[in-house]
Amino acid sequence: MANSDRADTAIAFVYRGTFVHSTQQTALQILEDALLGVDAQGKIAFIREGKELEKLSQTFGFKTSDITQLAQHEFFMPGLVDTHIHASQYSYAGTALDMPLLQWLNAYTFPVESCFKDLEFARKVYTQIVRRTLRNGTTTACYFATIHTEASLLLGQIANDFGQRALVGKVCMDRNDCVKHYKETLQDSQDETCRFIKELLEKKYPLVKPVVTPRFAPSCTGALLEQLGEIAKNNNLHIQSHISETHEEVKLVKELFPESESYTDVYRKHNLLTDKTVMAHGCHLSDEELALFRETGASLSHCPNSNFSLCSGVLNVRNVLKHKVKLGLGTDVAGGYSASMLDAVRRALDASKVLTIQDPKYKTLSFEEVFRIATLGGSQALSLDDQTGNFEVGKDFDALRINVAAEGGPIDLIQDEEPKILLEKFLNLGDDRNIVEVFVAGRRVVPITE
Ligand SMILES: Nc1nc2[nH]cnc2c(=O)[nH]1
Ligand SMILES: [Zn+2]
Repeated sequence: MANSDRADTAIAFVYRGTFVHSTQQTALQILEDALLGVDAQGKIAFIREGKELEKLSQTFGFKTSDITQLAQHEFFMPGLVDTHIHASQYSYAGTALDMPLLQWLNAYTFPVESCFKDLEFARKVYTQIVRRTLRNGTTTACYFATIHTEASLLLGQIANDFGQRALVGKVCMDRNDCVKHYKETLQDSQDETCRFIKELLEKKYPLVKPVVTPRFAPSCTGALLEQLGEIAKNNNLHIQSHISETHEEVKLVKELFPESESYTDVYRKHNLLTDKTVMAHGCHLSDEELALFRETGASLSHCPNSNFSLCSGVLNVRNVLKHKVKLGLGTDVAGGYSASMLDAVRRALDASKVLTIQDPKYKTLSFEEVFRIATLGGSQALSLDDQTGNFEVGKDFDALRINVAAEGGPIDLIQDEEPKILLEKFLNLGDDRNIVEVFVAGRRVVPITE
């Protein structure tokens, strides 16, 4: 037995078949006829070759008859990590995509988000988004809620109840000239953020944590940004916001924060760039700003559907990777119209192809690279890669059981295909009908029972 195996706890279940995942070294590692055991704590106890069955069953004390064998056209992949999604915008997903960002926020977003004062409305929307994302394979979601503390706590409770791993942010904003009733005072924003953090942590949900969430620099005064930087530091918390999504927004930030050298500098000055920070978009960041991300360990969430839908820009992912900035994928519902991370994968490939069309020397991202960004990359972007992101021994078992030939599904398999082709077909053509089981920390959360 290798040192990396963990024989100290009882095995809850074992699967045998094909496993695909990413590692630091390779974007796509394929393990055929592998055995993966999950312990009673939901952690991966071993992942070994099928031929080691006898030895493994003795070491770990499980019966070989208890193993579940995957079919030929099935495989396991790590759960998808949505590094940026507005749970509160799900009610109008698929509509309202006819304006640029700043007008879109005023016309659609702020009026809808202000409705989350109503807890019953919040319960309805939040239950639907958690169910929908889980069924589509999002095992980890980094959520924006709204400015309302009670509704934001409810989102945390719903994620916990359905078994999704989640970072939940009560939105902070003390500046809003257009929809005047949808903002907080500086004092309220600070007090309610502290209350939100305290009450969410007191619930002791194993997989749900608070994230400090200034909406974006134009919605916040410098004083609020400073307070939020303090709060995050004092409680060692995650931070999320938006950055450099559109040219118009970058110009506005220059006007609002004339003393800062760049948009990134605004967040850095207020201690909001840390190795637990994830910033959405970053389409128009300079190389100097990317260097600041790299230095501080802050990450980016690439949200291509949103960037196309609101005509915001096209992120140069190669340049982000060249700067060694951590990068995940996000749906950015409802700027992005789809809550499915499979859509985010496809739009990321399209965005990369747009750059190649503009400059044929631009090296298009491969599906393997985007697969890594959607799984391991996302877990790194959220600084959760010690717990999730791939099938390393000791990590939680966050996984999707994929049946490429699912009855009534969207994919026709004409012949037997190798695992790499099965993954490529699933990423490009698959949907929730192909995701037959979803596990988070070893618990089966899809099919949803009830
Ligand atoms: N896409 C998007 N960008 C933002 N910037 C500030 N708020 C938002 C939001 O809700 N969606
Ligand atoms: Zn967003």
